Amino acid sequence: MTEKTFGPFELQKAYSTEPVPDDFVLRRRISTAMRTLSERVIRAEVDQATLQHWAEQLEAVVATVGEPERRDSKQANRKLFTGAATIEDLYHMMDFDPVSGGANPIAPQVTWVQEGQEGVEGTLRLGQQYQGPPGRVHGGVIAWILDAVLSRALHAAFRLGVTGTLNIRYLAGTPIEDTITCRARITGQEGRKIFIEGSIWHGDQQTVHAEGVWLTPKSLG
Ligand SMILES: CCCCCCCCCCCC(=O)SCCNC(=O)CCNC(=O)[C@H](O)C(C)(C)COP(=O)(O)OP(=O)(O)OC[C@H]1O[C@@H](n2cnc3c(N)ncnc32)[C@H](O)[C@@H]1OP(=O)(O)O
Repeated sequence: MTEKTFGPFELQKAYSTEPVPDDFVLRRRISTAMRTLSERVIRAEVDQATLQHWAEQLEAVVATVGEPERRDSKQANRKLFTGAATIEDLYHMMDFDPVSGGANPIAPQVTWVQEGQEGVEGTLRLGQQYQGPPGRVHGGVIAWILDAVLSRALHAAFRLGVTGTLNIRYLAGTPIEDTITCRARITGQEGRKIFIEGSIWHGDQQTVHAEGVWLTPKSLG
């Protein structure tokens, strides 16, 4: 049987509906364990001997992994634009995303509840490792997440671009260790410039407002 292949407009649907490739099932398990560990180790109140034991165990895992060869992600990108990307290629493009990729251990994991031309909405929970002021998410982490959420609104509308400018207004503290909601939508376009706005909410309270300009590459605009 010939392997199914995908182009740019099938990317998001295939990524959310096709079975997860076997190696990504394992990569996701590794990433989940690493994320859980990061959260639990921060501020853990344990004695010196326990810390020594953990340090040695983790150093042994790092030594086992070594410095493996890495796949060139540009190749998967090129295949996508000719409609020749396999599901494995799509996972290599999407699953290492630093904000919502399941196979990236530093990605906080946004659960997308809505994605379409009219905008996107996702939920997430940020642990201790993302704390800035006590009990609140670090402002830089908020900027990082909103950059990804506003970019997602661009992709959900089948457009491509890079962040040119991102302005953020912090309206109230955003809590760690609780569910928060992020939203974004395209508000306008002038030539290659696409205007996008977004927000973060804790329940009914808006804690952050963001607006920015994304630039479609000259080659596509
Ligand atoms: C498929 C799935 C894969 C999956 C891939 C997943 C990707 C996720 C991406 C997440 C988002 C990112 O992190 S993106 C990474 C962070 N961003 C970057 O690295 C971008 C770095 N900056 C650049 O490359 C460049 O400066 C650009 C592309 C932004 C602009 O360069 P340019 O295209 O040459 O722009 P230029 O011709 O001078 O100007 C065109 C018009 O835009 C305006 N303009 C120019 N720069 C800016 C700017 N920074 N902010 C606002 N507006 C600007 C000008 O005033 C002008 O307006 P007028 O006179 O026409 O009115």
